[in-house]
Amino acid sequence: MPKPLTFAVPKGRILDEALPLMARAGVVPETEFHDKKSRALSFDCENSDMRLIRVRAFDVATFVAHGAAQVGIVGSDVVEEFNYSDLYAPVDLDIGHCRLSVAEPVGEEGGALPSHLRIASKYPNLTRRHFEKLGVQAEVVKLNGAMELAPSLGLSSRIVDLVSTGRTLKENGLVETSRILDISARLIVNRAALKTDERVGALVEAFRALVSEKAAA
Ligand SMILES: Nc1ncnc2c1ncn2[C@@H]1O[C@H](COP(=O)(O)OP(=O)(O)OP(=O)(O)O)[C@@H](O)[C@H]1O
Ligand SMILES: O=P(O)(O)OC[C@H]1O[C@H](OP(=O)(O)OP(=O)(O)O)[C@H](O)[C@@H]1O
Repeated sequence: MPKPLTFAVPKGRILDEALPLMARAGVVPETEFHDKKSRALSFDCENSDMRLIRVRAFDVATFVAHGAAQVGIVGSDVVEEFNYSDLYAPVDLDIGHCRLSVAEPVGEEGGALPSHLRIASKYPNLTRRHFEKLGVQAEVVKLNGAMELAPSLGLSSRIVDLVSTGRTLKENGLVETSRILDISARLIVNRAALKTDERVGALVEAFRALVSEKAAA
């Protein structure tokens, strides 16, 4: 018996959109996966030698890059932030759309860029890379959520965060001033596993076919 294939998925919002797609690719977790009270993190899949692990979004990329999981689903924001050489993102799943943007307090936008800025973000690498291109040295204060509080409390002058409807920015007195990256969820695989395990290639083809079907419909 080959070792079960491990498929990593994020806990939160991408999952709702990903599950129907996964089901059409034959990846269906056991019913306990849907039990909100369950504390299990690893789940068998119906009719297959696959298991699903449910981890934080950033950790999906880490598990797959290190080969601890062979396959995963994660936002392209996470793929770009880490830029792991052992991680390959062959399929854009056309779900989980949002953008990574710079935001500033309303009324303070539009001034000339200084040579140094303090910015709160969950994405230190993407933030530094973006501001480097503008000739600005970005000092990033790493936060894991509620970034929107940072400017009003004097922690940073701007934030770099995910924006979807724009409601969170608006309700916290911020305005989007530039867009760094358009984001969607990707199927990701470990490069070595893709070369050595034909089940990984078969999954890539299954998801690719589903996405092209949807695009043609
Ligand atoms: N409005 C949005 N806000 C945040 N993320 C979004 C939004 N729309 C889509 N996404 C995508 O969802 C991903 C977050 O996924 P998800 O919420 O499933 O992860 P999580 O494990 O709950 O995250 P966390 O580690 O922050 O708790 C982001 O990386 C991004 O690609
Ligand atoms: O433009 P909007 O539609 O308002 O969405 C953007 C918000 O959603 C995300 O947070 P999330 O809800 O994932 O919570 P988090 O702070 O725990 O990351 C993101 O960090 C923003 O705060």
